Amino acid sequence: MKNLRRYHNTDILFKSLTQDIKEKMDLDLNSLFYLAISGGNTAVKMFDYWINKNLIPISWERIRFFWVDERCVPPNNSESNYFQAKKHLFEPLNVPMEHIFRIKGEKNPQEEASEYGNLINNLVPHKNNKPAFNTVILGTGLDGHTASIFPNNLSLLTNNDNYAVVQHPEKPQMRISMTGTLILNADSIILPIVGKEKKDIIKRIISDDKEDLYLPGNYIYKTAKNITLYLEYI
Ligand SMILES: O=C1O[C@H](COP(=O)(O)O)[C@@H](O)[C@H](O)[C@H]1O
Repeated sequence: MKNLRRYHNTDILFKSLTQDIKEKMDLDLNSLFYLAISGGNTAVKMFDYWINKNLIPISWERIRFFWVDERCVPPNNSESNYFQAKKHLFEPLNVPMEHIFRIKGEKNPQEEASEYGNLINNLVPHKNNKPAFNTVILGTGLDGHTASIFPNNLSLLTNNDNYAVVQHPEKPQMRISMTGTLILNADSIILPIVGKEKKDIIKRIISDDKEDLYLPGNYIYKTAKNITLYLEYI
């Protein structure tokens, strides 16, 4: 199912997203919940909401945390998606290290993309002969990138590997990103888009204009069978 939900306030948006995650977790109370998280400002806002404002009871101990993408920097670098999650979510919640499966941004990117893809193959339950996360939480940048799939690197959308290496289009920074193929195999995809500055990109992500169909966020939205967009400022 494709859902578009609109909110006037970030807290209400995150409350609704959290309630949806809880409902998905409640579908099978006896199994682990395989969750892939993103980085960036939206993820940090969501973590801060969970720590400081959330009242919905989430069984954090059932969640196994993985990443949608990582910047190729050491884990103590403020650019690291793992570092931000550790600071804003795992430390406050006391999440055991055994529940956290980070992408090692300090390692050789090609080797790590392949090793992390293998790790996911071994740990995450399969559907369609591929790992299928219970939920993948994406983000999107002002340029319409999602995960670390940028508009100049569309081959990552259909790449059959689980993870691939990509260079940021404007910086020398390398990234490791989940491919579109793995994202689309998830049971559910969640995409929160918050902040006034994202107003225009929201329109392009849901638009049917030919030129927007080549935006990674638009492709994922149009191709996914089970995706919910949580939108502010539309
Ligand atoms: O670089 C990244 O950007 C996107 C969007 O981040 P935001 O700061 O605009 O919320 C994020 O989803 C991705 O994980 C991250 O590496």
